[in-house]
Amino acid sequence: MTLALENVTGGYGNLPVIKNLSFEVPDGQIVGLIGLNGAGKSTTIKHIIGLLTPMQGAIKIDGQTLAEAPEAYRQAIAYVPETPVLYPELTLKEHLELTMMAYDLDAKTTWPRVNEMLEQFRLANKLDWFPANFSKGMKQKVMIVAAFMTNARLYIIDEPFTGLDPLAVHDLLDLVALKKQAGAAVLMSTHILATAQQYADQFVLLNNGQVRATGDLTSLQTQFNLADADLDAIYMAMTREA
Ligand SMILES: Nc1ncnc2c1ncn2[C@@H]1O[C@H](COP(=O)(O)OP(=O)(O)OP(=O)(O)O)[C@@H](O)[C@H]1O
Repeated sequence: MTLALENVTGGYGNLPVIKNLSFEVPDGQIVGLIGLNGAGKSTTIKHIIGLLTPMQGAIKIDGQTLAEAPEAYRQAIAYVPETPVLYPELTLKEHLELTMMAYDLDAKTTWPRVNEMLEQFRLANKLDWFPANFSKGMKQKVMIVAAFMTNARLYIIDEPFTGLDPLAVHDLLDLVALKKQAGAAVLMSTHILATAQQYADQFVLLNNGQVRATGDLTSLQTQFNLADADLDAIYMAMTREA
């Protein structure tokens, strides 16, 4: 089991935003984290990557929390944030070298893989440019290349489809599929339900900071008593509940 959330309550200051969350992201599976604006998707991700500490409950990767095994926990995760985080004074090449250092990657064997991805995302001729000045989609691509060069066991991608052009979405989904085939776990938060339905093996539906339902599409159809419904119809049904 790669990632497990066990009764996690957390938020900012003393105010709980996510309440008693439990779900798992197994090896070799893509899990879609689905919810309305403000449902708590980004807050959940911030707890998983260790930017926030749970008030209650535990988050474990391979059975260990961040506090129990900080280095192993951090190295297991590659994260693509919703808003790209880039250093204004570093070139694209320097950003990629920094990631290699952070993940203890061997530069000689990693660069060929990185160059392939840079070609794919049409960034290969921009190694000496400063990504802080790139367009939003190009910045996102830098974060994707940095995340997918690693040998992480768990990929966390926050709203991957909103700033990317259709070609880049396609390329990203290809990368995700390769990591999944190699046995990695993937957690993807998104509003693009048709794509989520097509690619995710399981879903976690968040509503007001709580898990409303988890499972594959068939299981959600049963839980919402909506035979043959697509994810969009199930999502709409959830929004009408509260
Ligand atoms: N830094 C913060 N300080 C205090 N409250 C915050 C902070 N960030 C988010 N929140 C609150 O936490 C709740 C959940 O927000 P979160 O960003 O996790 O939602 P989300 O599901 O990712 O939404 P979206 O789809 O809009 O990105 C919201 O009520 C929001 O106001």
